[in-house]
Amino acid sequence: MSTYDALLLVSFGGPEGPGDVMPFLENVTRGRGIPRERLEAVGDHYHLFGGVSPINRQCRELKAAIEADFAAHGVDLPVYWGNRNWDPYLTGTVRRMKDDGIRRAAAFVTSAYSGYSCSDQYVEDIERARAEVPGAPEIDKLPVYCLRPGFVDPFTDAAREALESLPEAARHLVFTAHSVPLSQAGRVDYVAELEQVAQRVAERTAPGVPWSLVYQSRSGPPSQPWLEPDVCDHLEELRAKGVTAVAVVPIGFVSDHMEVKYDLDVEAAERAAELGLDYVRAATPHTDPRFVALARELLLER
Ligand SMILES: CC1=C(CCC(=O)O)c2cc3nc(cc4[nH]c(cc5[nH]c(cc1n2)c(C)c5CCC(=O)O)c(CCC(=O)O)c4C)C(CCC(=O)O)=C3C
Ligand SMILES: [Fe+2]
Repeated sequence: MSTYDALLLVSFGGPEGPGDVMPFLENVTRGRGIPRERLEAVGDHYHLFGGVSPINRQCRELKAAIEADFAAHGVDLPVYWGNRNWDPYLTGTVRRMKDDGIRRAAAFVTSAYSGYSCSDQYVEDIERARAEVPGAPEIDKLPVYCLRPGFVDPFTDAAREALESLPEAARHLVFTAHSVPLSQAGRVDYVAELEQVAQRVAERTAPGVPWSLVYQSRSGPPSQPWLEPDVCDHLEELRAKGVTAVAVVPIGFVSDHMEVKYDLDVEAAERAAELGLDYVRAATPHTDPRFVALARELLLER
């Protein structure tokens, strides 16, 4: 049996000031054919929050929570953190791990699902970083964890809490996840997993309350088909069908990333207000102890 001598937390990365916004967006979209107007619109979302993405602070908090969980359970391993698209970049972190004598690390990724954007692209970027560091440690991505209780249970509690804050009549649960191009590798698995998570959360939260799975944060040119329906279009449809209150549950995200803070809390909330829908957004797992413990559980299972 082989053992790990470190945990590597791997995330997306995000800007930490106005000057970071454009270089960050260029890092993310290099070679991906995202229209310039879309980049500028997304830049504006970040500028609305002072050019600071919430994601890096959330990673620092998650890292500290994992370290505390390790200490409380006698797991004596260092925890490192590296991002795909912004400082601290994976390459620098991998170099530091090597300098510290790390030989083999398990990677816990802040994305719960299968598919290219959620999983394979993270592995590619880890491997690219390793290739830049002679003598880099081996790094194994821990398995996809979207169906684990540590991920599903915090969403179940959050969905119940959100639903309970709404008037009982004509309520609807709306699960959302990041859209991806229909042509994306692994898209079928991604959708199948989302459907299972939505189903599980819905049946445990409120059997009988109608629910749907929709998508958000579409990027790419209009000519390219992406997963639909879009959350804002769906709100309109629900209103037309007589729904008066929605609880939006962002099962596609582990914490309140910019897609949640802007695309849901600003854009979708405004759309709901225009439509006269009661709107509430459920919390994401972030540092819920059950979610934090997943990193340890997945590592010890290997
Ligand atoms: C499935 C998925 C997740 C969930 C899994 C996961 O969590 O990884 C996710 C997460 C995230 N995406 C993020 C940011 C961005 N994603 C973009 C663009 C894209 N995302 C895509 C998919 C996903 N993205 C795709 C198919 C594109 C098109 C370009 C390409 O094919 O790669 C762009 C470019 C501008 C735009 O067009 O939106 C930005 C700025 C941030 C950071 C947010 C913050 O700062 O808090 C996070 C967590
Ligand atoms: Fe994205």
